Amino acid sequence: MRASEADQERDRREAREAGEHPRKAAVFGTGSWGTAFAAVLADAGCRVTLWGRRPEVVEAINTTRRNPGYHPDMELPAGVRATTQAAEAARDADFTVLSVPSQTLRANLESWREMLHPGTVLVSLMKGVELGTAKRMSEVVEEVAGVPAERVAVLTGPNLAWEIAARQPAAAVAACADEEAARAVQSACHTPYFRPYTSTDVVGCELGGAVKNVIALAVGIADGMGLGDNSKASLITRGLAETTRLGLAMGAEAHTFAGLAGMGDLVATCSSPLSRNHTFGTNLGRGMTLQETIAVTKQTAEGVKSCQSVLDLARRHGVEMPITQTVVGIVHEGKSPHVALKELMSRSAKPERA
Ligand SMILES: NC(=O)c1ccc[n+]([C@@H]2O[C@H](COP(=O)([O-])OP(=O)(O)OC[C@H]3O[C@@H](n4cnc5c(N)ncnc54)[C@H](O)[C@@H]3O)[C@@H](O)[C@H]2O)c1
Ligand SMILES: O=P(O)(O)OC[C@H](O)CO
Repeated sequence: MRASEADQERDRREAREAGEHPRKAAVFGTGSWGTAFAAVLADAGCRVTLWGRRPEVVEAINTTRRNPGYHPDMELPAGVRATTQAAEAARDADFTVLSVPSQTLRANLESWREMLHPGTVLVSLMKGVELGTAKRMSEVVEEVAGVPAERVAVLTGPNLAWEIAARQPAAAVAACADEEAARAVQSACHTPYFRPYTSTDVVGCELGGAVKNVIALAVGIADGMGLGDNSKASLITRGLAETTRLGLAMGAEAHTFAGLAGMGDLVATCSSPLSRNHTFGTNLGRGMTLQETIAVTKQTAEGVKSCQSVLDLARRHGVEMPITQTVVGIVHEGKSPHVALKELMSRSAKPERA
């Protein structure tokens, strides 16, 4: 047993001996990340109830300990059970973890809000920005659930669900305006393979997660067009520059973008064939139409919709985001990747700065 495992086992034993109950987490969403993160929480010692809308998925999880559609090879720990009943999932939950597609959060949470356990910390795993309102997920949570920012946390970072499900080592950030709540989330999901840090920069952490999906679409498009590593590195670096520019205009801290929620997640997503956003972009770059690409995409690629709300945010804050604008042009305005690339490269020359 490694030192940290031994420490954690000792903490759990001491908690049991002190008569403390294991923490309870409700995870809403039995997709790729909701399922993998439920396993992380259980591995960290939480009792976990997963809410899923599809009875056959819930049934499979409870009877086979597997989620065949998303993680056929991962056996879920005994501490995870599933239900289709939101009230049952939410009951007594110290942590209420939200992992549905960003654009569905508002409607879902409206139907769950009466069931939330008083005092629960709501944790968003989502990496999108709401269309129309341009609100970040934590803002939607505060508004719909009617809870203060001090009880809304965000968990983000370079966390491709399949790698986490295989218990490969990774780090993350648990961010909340209230440092103590961030530490509680950190402790609830800290395992020998999953190492969360804390932050109070919720704005920066959420923007890092949402905008990297847009940049991953751009990098995927470049890959699909057959472009090489110089092009990719340029998109990643200038993508981080425009993310940071937006973040600073919105009150985020610069160092967040150099950390796990910024650079870390950007690099993982832009370089991995496991990334749905990267793959979506690659298909577009290879010449598939938007409709063809949507048809072959079985999971949520948040950047496809959120590129529009990120651009909306950029305009509201008077920030230039040329890569995001290019992605919106290709994905939503029918611009050919070749024309869009030419336009991106022919922008006026300027000094390098964030
Ligand atoms: N998969 C990853 O590697 C990963 C890692 C970190 C963060 N995230 C983020 O987590 C969030 C969830 O992603 P995911 O990978 O689990 O997506 P997914 O597509 O794998 O799963 C989405 C889940 O939501 C359900 N769903 C779809 N529409 C719904 C609706 N209208 N109401 C209720 N449920 C609905 C689906 O049935 C599925 O269970 C996204 O914001 C994503 O950016 C994903
Ligand atoms: O598969 P993607 O593109 O949604 O990316 C997954 C995670 O956000 C990586 O951290």
